[in-house]
Amino acid sequence: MRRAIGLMSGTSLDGVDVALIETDGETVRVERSHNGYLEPLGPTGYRAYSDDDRALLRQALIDAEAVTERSERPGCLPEAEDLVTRLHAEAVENFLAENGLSAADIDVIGFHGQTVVHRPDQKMSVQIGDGAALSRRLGIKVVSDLRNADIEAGGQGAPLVPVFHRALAQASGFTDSLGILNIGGVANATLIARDGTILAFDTGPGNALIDDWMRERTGHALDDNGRTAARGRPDEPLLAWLLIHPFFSRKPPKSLDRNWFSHKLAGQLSTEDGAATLTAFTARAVARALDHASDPPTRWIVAGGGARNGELLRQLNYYLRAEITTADAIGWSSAFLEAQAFAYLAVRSLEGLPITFPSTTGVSQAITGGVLARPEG
Ligand SMILES: Nc1ncnc2c1ncn2[C@@H]1O[C@H](COP(=O)(O)OP(=O)(O)OP(=O)(O)O)[C@@H](O)[C@H]1O
Ligand SMILES: CC(=O)N[C@H]1[C@@H]2OC[C@@H](O2)[C@@H](O)[C@@H]1O[C@H](C)C(=O)O
Repeated sequence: MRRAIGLMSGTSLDGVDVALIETDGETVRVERSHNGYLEPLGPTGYRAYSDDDRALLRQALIDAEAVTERSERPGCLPEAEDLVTRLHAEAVENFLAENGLSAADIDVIGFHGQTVVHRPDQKMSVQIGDGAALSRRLGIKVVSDLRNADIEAGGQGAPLVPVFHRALAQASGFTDSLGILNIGGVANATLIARDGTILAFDTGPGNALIDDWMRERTGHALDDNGRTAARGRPDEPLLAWLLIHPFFSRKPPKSLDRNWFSHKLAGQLSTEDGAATLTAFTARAVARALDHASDPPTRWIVAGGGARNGELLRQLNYYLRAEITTADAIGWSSAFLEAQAFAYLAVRSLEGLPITFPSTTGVSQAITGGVLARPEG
């Protein structure tokens, strides 16, 4: 078993998630308490972005639209990349100190970086953050750039977490058909059939449009527990029109860039009705995932920040017509599942094990990925 730290900065631009797990790259070490409840896999940490950090990252997403070759760093991207590397380094340093650990206790770090470009059709996905610099500063091996090998081989480069979802489902003893839904800025689902086969894809927008709508209309960063959406009514004709987008009928695997849909689509609606419409858009887009399921899940586990949006969960419950539990409710971590996944992926990368599969990214054959940096260079 290796001890690995995973680092994730997602499309919501809220901060850096840190998680430690123990794994050999196949199985994940889990502990059960006396009542069978799964214990947390390992300690976790979080480093929130300040408003200034977030403003720079938002600008980076805009400046990155000019990127035509993946090594290019136009506009504020060099500054944003330095920031991402520095804040991840600080996040790990704080995490180690808080948990009485030193660099020598950690075998590897899985460093996702910050996605600024994701255009699989142009064979390009760019995560900013310098793995080599992070490794030198921390004195720990770092695996980064985990999407590119898949993209180069013709895959979507996303989602990457399904192989971890399956390992966790196995460790937890699930045998029935299962859906695992991660609702971050974008939402992605992993469908695990009873025979163990997985199908994974981005379902559509997650929280990003709701956040953007709330920020523009109210100045708040999010719709806390979906309270605003719960007071509004979805605009059904607008919803029907949004769901006609070819992304939803396209056969998976498929992945989505954060900017493919905009909150401005709800432009003229009241704050409440707009929030209700965008929340329903996320839920109904997830329900479309069932069109692609050979063995529809009897149970869904919902993770990511969206698991804290009660109105979204209520709508999912209605549209998915299956048992819905939050990750936290079964001893998984809603907030740190992705960071844990990147720890797992880093160990798989070190071991040369595949991280993406035809049924998760559309790549022609299962392949490994990631770029390894060592402290000594
Ligand atoms: N109390 C809450 N009520 C409603 N929504 C919430 C709450 N807490 C968090 N969220 C939503 O969750 C989002 C953060 O989710 P998460 O951290 O899973 O995203 P991410 O990892 O950045 O995204 P991605 O998975 O797309 O990379 C917030 O931006 C917000 O929309
Ligand atoms: C390109 C990119 O960063 N995609 C993210 C994003 O956020 C959620 C969804 O879209 C997913 O495809 C992916 O992240 C997770 C961690 C993944 O690759 O599994």
